[in-house]
Parts: sequence; structure tokens; C-alpha cells
Amino acid sequence: MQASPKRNRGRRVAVVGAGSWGTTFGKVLVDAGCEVTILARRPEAAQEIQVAKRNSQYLPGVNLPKRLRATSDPARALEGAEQVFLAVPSQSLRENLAELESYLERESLLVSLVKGVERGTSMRMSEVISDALDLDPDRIGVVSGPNIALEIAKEQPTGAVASCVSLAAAQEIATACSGPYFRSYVNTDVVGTELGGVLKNLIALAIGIVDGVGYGENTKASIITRGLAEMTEFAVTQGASPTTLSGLAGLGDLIATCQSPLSRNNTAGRLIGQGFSLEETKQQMQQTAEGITSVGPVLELARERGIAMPIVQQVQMVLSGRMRPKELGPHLATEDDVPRAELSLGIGKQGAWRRLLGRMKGGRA
Ligand SMILES: NC(=O)c1ccc[n+]([C@@H]2O[C@H](COP(=O)([O-])OP(=O)(O)OC[C@H]3O[C@@H](n4cnc5c(N)ncnc54)[C@H](O)[C@@H]3O)[C@@H](O)[C@H]2O)c1
Ligand SMILES: O=P(O)(O)OC[C@H](O)CO
Repeated sequence: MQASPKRNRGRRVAVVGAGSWGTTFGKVLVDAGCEVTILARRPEAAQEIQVAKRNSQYLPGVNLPKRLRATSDPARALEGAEQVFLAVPSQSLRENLAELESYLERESLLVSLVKGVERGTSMRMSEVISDALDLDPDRIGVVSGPNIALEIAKEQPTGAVASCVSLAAAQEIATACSGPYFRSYVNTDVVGTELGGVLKNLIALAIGIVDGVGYGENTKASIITRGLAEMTEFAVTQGASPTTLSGLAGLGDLIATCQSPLSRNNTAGRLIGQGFSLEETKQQMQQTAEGITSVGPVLELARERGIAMPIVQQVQMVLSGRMRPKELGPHLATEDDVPRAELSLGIGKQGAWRRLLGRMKGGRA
């Protein structure tokens, strides 16, 4: 299916959040042919996008499309919007939803662009949406992939995955956000698509840390490779399909985030690796680095499922000052320090890879 702006003619959508991703995604949707209004928290931000077609704080030097509208009035932003894309920091999604609830159209799809989990509940964002708005899962979608905002704002081509338990809804979402430089594929694995985006941030923090220390490509390649195994085992125990983790929303995003100096998670890790404290790092960063808040809830879920995540665990220890950055590496030894087969992390009797391999041996996978 060749995406064409014509397919989206008359399709009204809204984007909540006028930061780097919300603004960029608004442009993606306009260039895909949709009628788009961004809901900005600050009236001045809405005014700058609406009038000057700029977002100088988050996307310096980028000219936004003339047809992109912005407002700070939720009623105007959400009126007639058949899809509402959410691009606010994960820890603020619930409060944003509470403010928006009374303005949402009855049939609208809610689509998370957010790559974090909620502290306190450890919920993924689709779960937060469902919990906060009591929506059926077939009205909740996710878009995720190797999507560094500034590159896309400059119209550099990329792909993403639009996911919903309803394939028809996933296709509607993918159609809305497929245009000349942004191509969306579909799947129905919301858990895997969402967790790919959450977990790659944690591995990107690790990469930033070792980069800041001055370690080279062997260390980084080992962390990326073992990090993907760790991501996959975790996601599969949460109900994801392993194939999603080897697609755009998993491996694809992992590569982009670990390689790009534009990544905020990678940048935050690098500052910590260079010797800045977590507090100093947060002060220097003017934007959202979701991995910093996701690391605790992810490790909590991992503990509940009886799986270990050695790299993520080390990231948490470095962030909390319990491990020196230069000690972080692909330390994949388990407590008993027994060498393991490469494919299996060999952790926990219920390890997902172990089950998967068992099924493969039995000819069922
Ligand atoms: N920037 C990217 O390249 C990119 C790409 C894909 C996904 N994402 C994800 O999108 C989400 C948003 O990221 P971003 O890069 O746009 O962040 P950002 O820091 O650039 O912008 C966040 C926006 O949310 C708004 N906001 C609304 N309520 C808020 C509140 N209570 N507290 C703080 N801010 C509030 C801010 O005003 C701001 O406009 C994150 O989960 C991120 O992981 C970002
Ligand atoms: O800048 P980051 O680290 O939040 O990463 C941005 C996107 O998630 C990359 O796909």
C-alpha cells in the first residue's frame, strides 16, 4: 500500500504535547494529508506554532507546515479528532488524560507515542490510558520505532510500527501517519511494541555511560547485543511476541537510540559516564529522558517475574551512585557465575527464552 496524502483528506486528528516529538509528529501527520491540531500546554508555545510555524525551543531551525495548527484550548484541539496522539512525558500522562477526558470524541482512538512506564503502578502507557479512561483496548493504539525527532523534522526517511489489538484500528492509525518520509507498518502486539520503546531507553543509558567513560565499540556492541536479549526476555514474560522485539519497535529503535548523539537517554548516560551526578545531569537536560524514570518500575516487574536484567540492573546502580560508571559492562554472569549458552540468559527457571527454545524443540514454535 503506497501511502498517499489523499487517503487522509478530511481526517481530523490531534496531538497532545508540543515538545520535540509532539511537534514533529504533528508535521508527519500534516505531510501525510491529515488536518492536525497540536494541543500545547503553554499558550505562547501554541502561538509560536500557529503563527510563526516554528517551535524554537524544541526544534530550532525547523520550518513547520503552514497547515499545522496549534492551540492551548483542549476543546478546540480535540473537536472532531478521530485520532488523538499523546506525546507528553510518561509521568504526566495520567494527569493530562484527566484534563482531556471531557473533550474527547466518543469514538476517537487514543494513540500513545510515549516511551515510558508509570512510576508507582509500573503500567505501560496503553494500560494507563485504559485505566484512566476506561476504554476498550481496540480504541487504544501505540506508535513506536526508530524515531529521533529532529531527524524526522528534517524529513529524513524512517519507519515505525502502529499497533493496536484491533488490526483494523492499527491500519487506520498507520494510514494517518504514513507519508512521504514516514512509513508505518502494523502489528497487533501492543505489549511488544510499547516495551521495545521503553526498554531500548535503558540500554541507551548504558551505552551513553560507557561512551562517557571512554570505552569503545566492543563494549558497546556487547551491551547492545546482550541488551536486546535482555529486552526480549523481559518483554516475552510480559506477553510480547519475540518477533516484535527484532523489528522496528525493538532492534530498530535500539540501534537508532544507541547510535545517535541526539538521543536524550544516550546523552544523559554520557553525562553520567563523564562524572556528572544524576541531579546535575537532569539539570543540564532540558528535555525528557524517559529511561531515568523507567528503570525502577522495569526492574520491579522483572523481579516479580523472576528474571534478572544484568545490564539494566547495572544502569540503576550507576544512576543511584552504587556503582562507578567505569565498572559498567556486559557483565552477564549470574549469581553462580556459571558460563551460559549465549542465546539463553539462563536466569530463572521460567526464563522466556528457555520456554521458547523448549517449544522450538517440541516443534511448536
Ligand atoms: N523526542 C523524540 O525524538 C521522541 C521520539 C519518539 C518518542 N518520544 C517520546 O515522546 C514522549 C514525549 O517526548 P518529547 O521528546 O516530546 O518530550 P519533550 O520534553 O520535548 O516535550 C514534552 C512536552 O510535554 C508537555 N507536557 C504536558 N504536560 C506536562 C507535564 N505535566 N510535565 C511536563 N511536560 C508536560 C511539555 O510542555 C512539552 O511540550 C516521551 O515519552 C518520549 O520518549 C520522543
Ligand atoms: O531522545 P530519546 O533517547 O528519548 O529517543 C528518542 C526516540 O525514542 C528514538 O526513537
